[in-house]
Amino acid sequence: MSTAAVEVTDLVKRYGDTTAVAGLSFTAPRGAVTALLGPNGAGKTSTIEICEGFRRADSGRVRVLGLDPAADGARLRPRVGVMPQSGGVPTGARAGEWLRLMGSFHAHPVPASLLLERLGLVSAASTPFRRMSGGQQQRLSLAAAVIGRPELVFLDEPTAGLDPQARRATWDLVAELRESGVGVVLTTHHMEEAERLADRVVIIDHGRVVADGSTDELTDTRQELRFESAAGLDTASLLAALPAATRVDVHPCGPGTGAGDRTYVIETDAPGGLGPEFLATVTTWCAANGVLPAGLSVHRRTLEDVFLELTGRDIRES
Ligand SMILES: Nc1ncnc2c1ncn2[C@@H]1O[C@H](COP(=O)(O)OP(=O)(O)OP(=O)(O)O)[C@@H](O)[C@H]1O
Repeated sequence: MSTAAVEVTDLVKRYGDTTAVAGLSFTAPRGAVTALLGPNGAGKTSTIEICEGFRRADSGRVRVLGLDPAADGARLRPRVGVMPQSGGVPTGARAGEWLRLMGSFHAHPVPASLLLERLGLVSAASTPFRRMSGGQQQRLSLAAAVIGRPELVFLDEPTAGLDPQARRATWDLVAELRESGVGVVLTTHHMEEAERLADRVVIIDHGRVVADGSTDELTDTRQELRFESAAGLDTASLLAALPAATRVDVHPCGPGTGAGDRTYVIETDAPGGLGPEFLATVTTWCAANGVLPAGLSVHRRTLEDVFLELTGRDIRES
């Protein structure tokens, strides 16, 4: 028996002239949370829908719990829960009825009443899907995905549009699924969510995997030094003061700090790395150049830093 919950190898999916998935490979383990991250249009939903058996691949190999979702749908359906991005619930369906119906397709469903309570849907139990708030619709779709006690769940942007309370309830549920040995494959645009939940992160761009590993592996142990200041600092002179193999990146920073409108990010591969001497060189250079390095800090890169580095800062039009 394959140990992976999902194995995708060289997957290709085209829509007319658009190649949405361009030779994508990744593995999602059982009993773990795998997060697929990527900018809009990267190919996440296409990939997940092929794994769910909702779409056909043009080429490549997909195995879900060791089976081919294109051919073994009937065997997979009782074992796999799906929360589609579109909700997947008929507009007239009422929450309670819908969950009971979904539960009736499974041998040992979670009681619908328990899920309604757990996900804050008791007061909406008799409301038709189209009249529910966006957050209620999301939660009902999540409840329907897990009611059959699946071995594996696919959650496509499970917390998009949820308020902080509902997001936390969703995170708790995902953590519990994982604790009980369920494999979870989710997509998200929230890096904090991926950092918090995922054992494994797969970053996708233009239909290909550009990074794959645990959050720790992706953010590695490399640190960076940041400070805020006005635009136009002489970074060439700063670099000249620092050891070779050092880089300075300059990004616009958020409003309201009063410190200037640029964040300066310094990384180094020099032996000794970002140690006390390196820091002293930076502050000495700042003093000599009349620069107050506001918010000067040494910190580890976040998943968002890595994500933006790999996928760029430009807005995607798709
Ligand atoms: N049914 C379709 N017909 C034509 N093009 C499609 C179809 N579905 C997706 N695409 C295109 O395929 C590409 C990948 O889309 P996909 O939805 O898989 O990306 P995504 O990473 O899930 O994006 P998002 O984060 O915005 O949900 C996009 O360019 C999209 O416009």
